[in-house]
Amino acid sequence: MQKSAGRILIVDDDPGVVDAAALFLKQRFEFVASITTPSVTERILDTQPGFDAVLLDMNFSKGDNSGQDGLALIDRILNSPSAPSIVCMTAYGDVDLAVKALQKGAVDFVVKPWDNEKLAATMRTAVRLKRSETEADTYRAKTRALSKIGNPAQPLIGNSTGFRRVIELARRVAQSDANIFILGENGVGKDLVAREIHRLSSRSDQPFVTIDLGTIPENMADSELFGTVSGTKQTRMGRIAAANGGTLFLDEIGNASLPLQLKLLTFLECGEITPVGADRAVKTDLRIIAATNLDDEHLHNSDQFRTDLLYRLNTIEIRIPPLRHRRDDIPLLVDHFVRQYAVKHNQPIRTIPSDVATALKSYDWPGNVRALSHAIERATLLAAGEAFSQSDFALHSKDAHHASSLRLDDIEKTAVAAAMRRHEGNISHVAKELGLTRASLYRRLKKYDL
Ligand SMILES: Nc1ncnc2c1ncn2[C@@H]1O[C@H](COP(=O)(O)OP(=O)(O)OP(=O)(O)O)[C@@H](O)[C@H]1O
Repeated sequence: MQKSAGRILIVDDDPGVVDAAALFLKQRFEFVASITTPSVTERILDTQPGFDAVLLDMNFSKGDNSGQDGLALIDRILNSPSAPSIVCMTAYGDVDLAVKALQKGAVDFVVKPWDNEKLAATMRTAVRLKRSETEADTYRAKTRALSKIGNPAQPLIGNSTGFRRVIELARRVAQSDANIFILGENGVGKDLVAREIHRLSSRSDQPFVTIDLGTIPENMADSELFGTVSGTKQTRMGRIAAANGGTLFLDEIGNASLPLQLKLLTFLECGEITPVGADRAVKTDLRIIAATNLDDEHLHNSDQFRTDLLYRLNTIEIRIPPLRHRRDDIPLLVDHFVRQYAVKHNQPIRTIPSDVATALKSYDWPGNVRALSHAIERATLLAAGEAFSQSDFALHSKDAHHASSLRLDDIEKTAVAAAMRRHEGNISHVAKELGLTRASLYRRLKKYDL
């Protein structure tokens, strides 16, 4: 068998694992080296440059399964100017660690015990990424890696007639390529339903890319959407190109300015993008899902929203009812969030006495499922006994709710402002430190006028 191009370094403190991986990879790649002392990895990479990819185990200290050693090593390896691509090895089921490694900059992961052919294919891609190193390739490889994990943490909860209708429609249209328009108040689950449609579509192994149109600054819209090129080199990949082959989710489309609406309309009509600085248009192949919280009155007001754009987007319309119109979902959602936050915050799973259940079910939930989820997280942290009490939720006391959200707002504003100062306004660094997406950081900067 002809060997593939590529120089690979295997790093694992377990000699058995190293031997097995090295034995196999040596038959497939032109050069394979291995070490069982992870602490010397950087020295090896400095003194023997030219490695294309590192296959890195994530847990080095005996008895430690947190992966902290591996995550720290990823940072250090990627700091070097000619850093190789990193593929990490995680234990079966350790989805969180794989996600963290990808967020740190690993390009893919393999699960131990691995399938040899899949390992070879993964390492070939890692080598190719190091050698081509275009942002688009790296992005797409990561999205594919993440999509292998699926979306286990985000089940769609609800059994009311209204919600079942939504899910049935979403499932029915998922396989088609029709444009879909999702309508509903804030927090009803539009993003979740859009992801479910993508997951069930034939594009599920391709990227799902969100553009939050409410947060793109006007002067950056072109490069953010279409990318920029300088000469023959791509200097920034646009979001539309990043989604190519997959699904583009145009979130908060009702907040797009009229000039931005026109740009989107032109793109939707011809299916092509011309990056800033380019002299030729590039064809795209995408499924479009758009969402808005605007009501019909605003949406059909042509001073606010272009009618021609609306007709382009709403081939299929999915309306998600507010939670107060599908109260039967509330007990199921409560049960789900109580368990989820108990695990997250290391708390007991508290029971819900019937008076509390009734109060939660009859509350109107103006912020819908998101507000219900936040209320339960707060109650999980505040509750003292083995059962929740009504006072843990402060439902009908508008003042109490207002006061606590004001306090939370203060804390959030201070944290964002401090991080902006620390990173001298570098959005990517601030978003990373605060664990936010760039879009949610922009939203907060706007909200707090920072
Ligand atoms: N049916 C559901 N089952 C489980 N979780 C849900 C459901 N609906 C919404 N959620 C959760 O509620 C939160 C808000 O949902 P999502 O972001 O999808 O709403 P949205 O309508 O897109 O909100 P916005 O308009 O503010 O962007 C998320 O954390 C989501 O996981």
